[in-house]
Amino acid sequence: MIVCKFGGTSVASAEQIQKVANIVKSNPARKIVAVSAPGKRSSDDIKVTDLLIDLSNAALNNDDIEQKLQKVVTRYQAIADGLALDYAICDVIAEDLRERLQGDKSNEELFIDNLKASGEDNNAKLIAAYFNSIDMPARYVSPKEGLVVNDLPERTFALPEAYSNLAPLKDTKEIIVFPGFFGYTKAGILRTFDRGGSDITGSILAAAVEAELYENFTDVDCVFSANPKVVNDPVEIKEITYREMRELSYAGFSVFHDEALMPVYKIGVPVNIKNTNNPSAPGTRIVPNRPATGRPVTGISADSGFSTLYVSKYLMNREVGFGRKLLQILEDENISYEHTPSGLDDISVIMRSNQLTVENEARILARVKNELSADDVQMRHGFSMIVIVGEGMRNNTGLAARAATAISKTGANIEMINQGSSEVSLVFGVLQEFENQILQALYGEFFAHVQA
Ligand SMILES: Nc1ncnc2c1ncn2[C@@H]1O[C@H](COP(=O)(O)OP(=O)(O)O)[C@@H](O)[C@H]1O
Ligand SMILES: N[C@@H](CC(=O)OP(=O)(O)O)C(=O)O
Repeated sequence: MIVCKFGGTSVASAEQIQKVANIVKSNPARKIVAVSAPGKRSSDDIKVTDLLIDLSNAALNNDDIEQKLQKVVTRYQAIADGLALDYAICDVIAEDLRERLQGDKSNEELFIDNLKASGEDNNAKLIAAYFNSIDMPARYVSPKEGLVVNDLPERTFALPEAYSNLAPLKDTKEIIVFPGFFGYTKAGILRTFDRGGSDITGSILAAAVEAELYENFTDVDCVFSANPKVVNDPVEIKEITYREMRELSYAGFSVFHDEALMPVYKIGVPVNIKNTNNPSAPGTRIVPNRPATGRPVTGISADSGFSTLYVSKYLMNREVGFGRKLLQILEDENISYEHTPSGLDDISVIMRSNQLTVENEARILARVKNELSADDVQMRHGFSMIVIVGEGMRNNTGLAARAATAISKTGANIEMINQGSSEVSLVFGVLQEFENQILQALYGEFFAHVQA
């Protein structure tokens, strides 16, 4: 059995959904289909998920919602129209949205989650109806039927029992259409995964039914060795290990969500990233091991939106428990961190800036200064992480020097270097404004002479 996930761009219009149907039909092993909400039809389009976030914020602010609601319904109308489906399906969707808008607003996050998730939920119902209308027996299955997730306040993840709950889906006769992006807590409360989280749903399903393959359909032929929007004509990656993909998708390889790797990795289900617009292309396979390519670097990614908490204190290295106390202050603010490069008398803690607010930042700075008696404490924003990844890097000396030289030629200062303990990655912290330039320079350094 194959589990396939079709991303937002693959289900953005009637024409795209027809391609999805053809792909599913062309291989009878494709029995479980996880779908996203309709995504962008062109670069200046707006994803339905973003329309829904806008709608829920308007509802929370008691603004007029009618126009925003119509924008969402119109997207489905265009799809239903193009697929020759009964228009009544759009009335059902409008009704569903109104019901969600009447929901409990006491917890804003859960209110927004409930609306956001309607994007995938209604699309899955619509796609199942379409499959049935063209003689592809299909059944919409709700995440209520087993995709149990944890409670607030932690970020959403599937509980272990989700896998056993969903395992019986492997006996399905019809094609199952399953909405991506959300699950339900044991108490029946809907929670969404992070943005891009339909990849996670597909991965959970693939692990639950112990699929022979998890196919992740998107709008590019494969995973490229660098973001194709920044680097011109990057080298295609035919095979990549789970470890390499994990490091790359952590920082900028938005083509596959980093949290989607763990479920399939644990069971050893291979992943194939493929293009809905060109399904005969072999795509990229994510596998446990791959033969050496003779090239140390597999890919280079870059992501912005990082902040650094810099702390210095003379003789910090002799102070037992300093690091623990520092990280405890962040934990008290429910903040996770990414890297902690340190020297004898100073340490930097690098975190995603979207976790910081004016208020929690002020509290952190005051506590570090007062409770840890630090000599200097600063929070600095506007950093990017550039990550160079490759299984072959372990056996390659001089790679860091080559990377640092390439970066220095752009005029950028390296604010931080971290050689990942996994030894398959090398991370550079730089000022955000240099990100694209550095990515291009590093790509030139490590891939310029590689045949595509
Ligand atoms: N290294 C990379 N290889 C391929 N695509 C990448 C890479 N880095 C970023 N991307 C972007 O990821 C996009 C696909 O991911 P996403 O937008 O989440 O698709 P979907 O709508 O299928 O979920 C591509 O269109 C591409 O612009
Ligand atoms: N629709 C959700 C979840 C998702 O996975 O979407 P996409 O497949 O378009 O990345 C989002 O926009 O975040």
